[in-house]
Amino acid sequence: MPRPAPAQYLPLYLVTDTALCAPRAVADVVAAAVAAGVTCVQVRDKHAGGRDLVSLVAAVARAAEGRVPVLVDDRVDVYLAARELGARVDGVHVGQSDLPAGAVRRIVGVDAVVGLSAATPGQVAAAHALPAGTVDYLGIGAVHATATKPDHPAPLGVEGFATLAAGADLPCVAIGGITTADAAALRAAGAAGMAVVSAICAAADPAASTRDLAEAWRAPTGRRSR
Ligand SMILES: Cc1ncc(COP(=O)(O)OP(=O)(O)O)c(N)n1
Ligand SMILES: Cc1nc(C(=O)O)sc1CCOP(=O)(O)O
Ligand SMILES: [Mg+2]
Repeated sequence: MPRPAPAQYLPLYLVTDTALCAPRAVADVVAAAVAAGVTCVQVRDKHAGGRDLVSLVAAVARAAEGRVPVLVDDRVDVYLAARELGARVDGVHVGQSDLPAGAVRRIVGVDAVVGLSAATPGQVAAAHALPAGTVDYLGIGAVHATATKPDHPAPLGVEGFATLAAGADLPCVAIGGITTADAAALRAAGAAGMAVVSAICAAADPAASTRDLAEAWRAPTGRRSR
């Protein structure tokens, strides 16, 4: 199946965190969030071993029921293994210290989604220098400081995000401390979407938080994102 258009899946992008979901199962949080309006799910667990991560990805894919793309953070091998086991997984998100995006594209093939993190003008320029179709979208952050990723890049603020997004030909999803309060400014800054972890995973009611985020994102602004 050809890969989906970023405009469809970037608007409200959930990145999972197993510890923040606990004591709930990640798959249960994902099921609630998908039903309430997230447009993409990335499975991110820095503590799981390969075998457990494949199981987690398969459980999340079952919970997503093919309604939104399911991506794997960092682990191209886990993406391949999950697919080999029949899980409906759609791609990977890699960062600047993960496998190079060009190699990732060659490994996963043309039908997979490949997302890449960028936090500086140089990283955005390097993404543009890749052959067309290597990367589908950029994850730009950290917009705000966040305890979810203690090693996050220096906070950009919405203004810094806007500067990077303005220089990017690829669609950009904002990440790092994002809440409903950021939605309008991020849309005005040219974001194609917002990626959240704690705003949904740590919420007392993940479905309600998802609905609030989706509503905030849809609220009209003066500018349309790509
Ligand atoms: C959508 C999105 N954007 C950025 C990141 C960060 O990826 P990375 O820089 O590889 O850092 P880790 O998430 O691996 O700690 C992301 N995961 N998703
Ligand atoms: C996974 C991730 N990447 C970031 C980056 O800046 O690249 S910040 C981040 C964590 C975002 O979590 P929360 O929504 O809870 O702040
Ligand atoms: Mg990474």
